[in-house]
Amino acid sequence: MNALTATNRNFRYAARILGLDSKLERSLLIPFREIKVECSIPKDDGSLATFVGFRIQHDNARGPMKGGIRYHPEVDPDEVNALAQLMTWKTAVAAIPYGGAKGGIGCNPRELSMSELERLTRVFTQKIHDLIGIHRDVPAPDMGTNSQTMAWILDEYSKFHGHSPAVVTGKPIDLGGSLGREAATGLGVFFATEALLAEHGKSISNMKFAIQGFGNVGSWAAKFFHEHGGKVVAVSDITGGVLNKENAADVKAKFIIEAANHPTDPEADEILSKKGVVILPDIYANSGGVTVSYFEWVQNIQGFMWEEEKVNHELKRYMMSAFKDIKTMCQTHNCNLRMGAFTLGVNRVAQATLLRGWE
Ligand SMILES: NC(=O)C1=CN([C@@H]2O[C@H](COP(=O)(O)OP(=O)(O)OC[C@H]3O[C@@H](n4cnc5c(N)ncnc54)[C@H](OP(=O)(O)O)[C@@H]3O)[C@@H](O)[C@H]2O)C=CC1
Ligand SMILES: O=C(O)CCC(=O)C(=O)O
Repeated sequence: MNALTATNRNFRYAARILGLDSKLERSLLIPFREIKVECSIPKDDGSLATFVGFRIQHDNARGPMKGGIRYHPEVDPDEVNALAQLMTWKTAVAAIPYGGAKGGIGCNPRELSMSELERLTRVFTQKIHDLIGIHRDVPAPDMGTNSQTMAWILDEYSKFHGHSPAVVTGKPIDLGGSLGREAATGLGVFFATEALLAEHGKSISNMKFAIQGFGNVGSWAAKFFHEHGGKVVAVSDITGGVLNKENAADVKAKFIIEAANHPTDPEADEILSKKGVVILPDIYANSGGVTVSYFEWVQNIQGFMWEEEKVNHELKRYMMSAFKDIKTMCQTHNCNLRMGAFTLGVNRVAQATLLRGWE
């Protein structure tokens, strides 16, 4: 099932639980704006290379649209659309004043030099600069992009609009980035896992962790689990799993923490749920990244930098509060954690939309 079909299915299920009006349901599902741009750059050898870039702005009822930009060979409009929609529900679950968006360029960043990546990022920014902005749509890093990518976007955007550090988050500290943003998604995953395990009378200490994906999110999460007594028994990256052969067959997860976006197909979701596996959904589990992005944006607007301790303290507070709100929805609607998170997010966006009206 493709990512968009799966995400729409989860949304519709939540809308049904909430008893949303079918017209409102349709309005919430259709993206606010879909942008597709051609990005041609000269390669280092002088030849021409053309890529397709997307920015899908899903919803802005609760505030400026927010979400990462990914560079990956499999980026396609349906996937970006699904990820943009997930951002709308995620920012609502996290109770931060944003809507949702996501972007991407279909490319393999491993096959491009630094100067080619810079040219590609600048061309993409030239094509979308009028449609993003501090109070409109604020990009951030995602798979295949990082703080350097954000620095190039900031620089290119500022040529058109004047110095604008708050136009992106996840940027280098020297350009107004927030202390703690680099580690934030992994730290949020850690806090989310701690909250879930506590519910089940367990703790991180001595628990075994298998981590799929070992980039920004996976590596920071592994570090925090390890530092708190967790045993990281397996990690995997694009080249496959690193483990020894002896223990591979023994990995039997009782809890799945969705640190990535949309990592579980709805059919797999059902099978795992029937087996009694508890799944902590992406729109909550990895919301630490966008939450600290929000803190970064606030600091840029305030022109005042927070200590890292304050960033991490506030992150923990937001993660704990969202977990409590999700559990309340689970109890109210007698549903699992994914539907608890979806109903929480969708309901907050629906209320904001109704309050704003359509005139
Ligand atoms: N960065 C952030 O703040 C946030 C990220 N996320 C989500 O978390 C996930 C990871 O993002 P992030 O850590 O930033 O990305 P990175 O690019 O830093 O890391 C991605 C990791 O996934 C591996 N990988 C990529 N493609 C494949 C594949 N086809 N099969 C197996 N492994 C693969 C990469 O391997 P290799 O190292 O070999 O390239 C790398 O280990 C994404 O779903 C993203 O949307 C969610 C919230 C915030
Ligand atoms: O930090 C952000 O603004 C967005 C992070 C993101 O893309 C995500 O949560 O999936």
